[in-house]
Amino acid sequence: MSTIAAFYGGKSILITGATGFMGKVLMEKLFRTSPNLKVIYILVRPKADQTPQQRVFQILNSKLFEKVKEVCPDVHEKIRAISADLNQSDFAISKEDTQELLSCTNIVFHCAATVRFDDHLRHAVQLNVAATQQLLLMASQMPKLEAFIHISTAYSNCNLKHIDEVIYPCPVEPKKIIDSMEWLDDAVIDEIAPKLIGDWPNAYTFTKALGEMVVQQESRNLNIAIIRPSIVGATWQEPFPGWVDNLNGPNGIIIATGKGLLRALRATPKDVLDVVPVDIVVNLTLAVGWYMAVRRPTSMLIYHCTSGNLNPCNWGKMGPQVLATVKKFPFEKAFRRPNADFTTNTITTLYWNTVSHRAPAIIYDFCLWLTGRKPRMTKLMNRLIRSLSLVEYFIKQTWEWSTYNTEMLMSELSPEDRRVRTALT
Ligand SMILES: CCCCCCCCCCCCCCCCCCCCCCCC(=O)SCCNC(=O)CCNC(=O)[C@H](O)C(C)(C)COP(=O)(O)OP(=O)(O)OC[C@H]1O[C@@H](n2cnc3c(N)ncnc32)[C@H](O)[C@@H]1OP(=O)(O)O
Ligand SMILES: NC(=O)C1=CN([C@@H]2O[C@H](COP(=O)(O)OP(=O)(O)OC[C@H]3O[C@@H](n4cnc5c(N)ncnc54)[C@H](OP(=O)(O)O)[C@@H]3O)[C@@H](O)[C@H]2O)C=CC1
Repeated sequence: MSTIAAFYGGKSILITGATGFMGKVLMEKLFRTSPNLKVIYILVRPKADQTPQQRVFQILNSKLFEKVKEVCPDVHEKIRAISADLNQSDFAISKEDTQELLSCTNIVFHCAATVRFDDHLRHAVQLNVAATQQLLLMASQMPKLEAFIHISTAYSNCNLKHIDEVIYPCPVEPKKIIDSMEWLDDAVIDEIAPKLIGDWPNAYTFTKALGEMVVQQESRNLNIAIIRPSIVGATWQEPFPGWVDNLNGPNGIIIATGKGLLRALRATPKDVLDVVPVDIVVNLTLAVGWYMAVRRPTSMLIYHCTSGNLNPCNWGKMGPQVLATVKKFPFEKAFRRPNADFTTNTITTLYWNTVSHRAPAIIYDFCLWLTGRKPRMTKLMNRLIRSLSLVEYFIKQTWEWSTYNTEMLMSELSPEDRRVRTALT
């Protein structure tokens, strides 16, 4: 049995963001490889008229958890959905649930965040900074806590070209930002946000950087690590290839290509695109939890989960591979047959956006209107073009991330764990 999987046996684990893309894969891996764990607490908010319990039931009955039901038949008894809202200062957790979390938790995985690039700064600060501060305060009151693992992003310092596995100071003190969000109204925040965010591209990456500073400032005597994944894509191997449940990161672009919506993408073929499969990120996350709890490094460690310097893939390779795949495995109800190419400057991008994106959508909607059906393609195409404009910053440039700590950790693993845990090297 894997040393890491054995470590989580008997453990009480708290996962925030467990209903999200990464959180679900983390939870699935834990139940499938450490079925003798004691309990996984997950902070779940009511959503879309579903109670937390209903949401958990839906997740456990999804395709992602099919293998879990075979190896961990009592999974329903081992998962504790705690009603919580990280937008509230006390997370809106009951006193009884808080007491249980504080007295029982051994490991915390903090995945919850708002990952939208167009989120309001107030919301991004509340979730990515203040909630992290609040969770660290809770963690400091957990007598059995062995490790606190914070999930950040490799782009928290995207204003730099070369990023090491260290925490870089932000130009603004996180506590001052948190306090100011409590009394400034939205109009003022909208006015000053660009100045506060500075040379970060959006509120998401800016508040993830602030969140890292809070982790450093509020670490107290906690045994903490930060993991910085780059662009996280669908599963590579576990529990099965190709699982994804949202349109974030690469997923929306690949699906839009397969549906024949995307015909032109501004990218430079020689540029490296740093994408990592979500199961690789989860494997590293569990390895870090084990390492921090068992080896107890004397200081907080940052781990980059990036592929660029270990197993680089550029646009010139990724693009044609994606295109060939979506042609070989056609999507249902495609708008057009998949066919796309790169554009390399603003003029050609504008031209192909008009000729291959906007015009066909307008013509299609006109036909829908003529036949008495509701036009919808123009709205969808405008959303796609807006999404592309928001991710353009991350596509048109490249970064270098050092991976010393991650490679060091890989060298500490048993041969079996190393075989399972990473494909980056
Ligand atoms: C030979 C040449 C071939 C060339 C073509 C081949 C393609 C090759 C592809 C290769 C891989 C691509 C890699 C691309 C890399 C992308 C860079 C990503 C950078 C991430 C860096 C940071 C990573 C992180 O740390 S966090 C990452 C997670 N966050 C994100 O990814 C961004 C989060 N998303 C957002 O911020 C929003 O989605 C936003 C603002 C982009 C759009 O918001 P909006 O309100 O417009 O939409 P949603 O609320 O998301 O959805 C509403 C609605 O629209 C539909 N929809 C949304 N996006 C798409 C889409 N891309 N395509 C189609 N439809 C979309 C969605 O389904 C919703 O529909 P409803 O019916 O309303 O539910
Ligand atoms: N996806 C990617 O490409 C990358 C992600 N990351 C990081 O990984 C982590 C997870 O990202 P990912 O799984 O993609 O994000 P998702 O958006 O899929 O999941 C976010 C999670 O946070 C939870 N959450 C959001 N707001 C609240 C709230 N108010 N109260 C309680 N829970 C809340 C969501 O719950 P709910 O289901 O109720 O909305 C969800 O479980 C984030 O920290 C992100 O920064 C880092 C690099 C790349």
